Amino acid sequence: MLTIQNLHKAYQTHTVLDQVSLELPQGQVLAVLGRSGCGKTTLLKALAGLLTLDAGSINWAGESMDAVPSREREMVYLFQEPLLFPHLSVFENLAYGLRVRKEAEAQVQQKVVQMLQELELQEHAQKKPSHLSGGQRQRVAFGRAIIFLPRVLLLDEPFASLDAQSRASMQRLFLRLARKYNITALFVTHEVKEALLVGDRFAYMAAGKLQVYTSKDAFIADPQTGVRDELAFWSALEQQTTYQP
Ligand SMILES: Nc1ncnc2c1ncn2[C@@H]1O[C@H](COP(=O)(O)OP(=O)(O)OP(=O)(O)O)[C@@H](O)[C@H]1O
Repeated sequence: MLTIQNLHKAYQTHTVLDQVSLELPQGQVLAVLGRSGCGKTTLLKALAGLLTLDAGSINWAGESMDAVPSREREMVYLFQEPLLFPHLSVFENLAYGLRVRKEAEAQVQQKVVQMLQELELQEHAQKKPSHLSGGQRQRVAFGRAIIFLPRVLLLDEPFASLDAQSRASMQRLFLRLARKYNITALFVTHEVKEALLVGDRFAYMAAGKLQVYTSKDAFIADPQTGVRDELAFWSALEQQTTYQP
């Protein structure tokens, strides 16, 4: 269980995280919907240990993460733009985290080959990142983040730069692998449909405050999320465009 209590962060007089609390059971995905500038990235970076908080605590399985440095925290932040090692092949990018952890070579080989299959990137294993498409690069970054089974995966608009088709295929891939590897994740998105698709639980962030809902229905029903309006819009559009002979 990930337990976050009363996180607070301000830049001068500007409060960016305002008493943020949540509990997320292991293996669940929390979809966090919010507009630009509401503090979503700050929340994820705080969890990853990439910035210092003014107050609050972060616990994993009852253990405090507050004094644990970022590289030992195993709460991995996945950037919107995939950050890969440009001089390493896809295979070596995937193997990197396992090699740092000094896993036996046979295990590294076996895990990377399996991950290449999961990502459908077998034929690209020896390519450098610059020879991949944006969607393929994002898949490598995703695979590299989950291959060593981090405690929590922190996804910051991970598919925002992809075209609609690649985005849909990444969403399906994320859902399949999240279930298979029992991934605990915070998935931040601007997109209502994406939030509904990937989340087991739902939250809405505005002006540094995080509202966590007790159910999907409660998330949809809250007018501030804009979910109901957007669903109504798509439904109206569908009715308008339905072909009637
Ligand atoms: N280092 C910093 N110094 C001062 N203000 C900052 C700093 N980092 C972020 N902010 C401010 O904090 C607020 C929240 O930023 P954050 O990056 O968390 O937003 P966000 O919700 O992720 O937005 P977006 O969706 O546009 O990425 C913004 O108003 C931003 O300008």
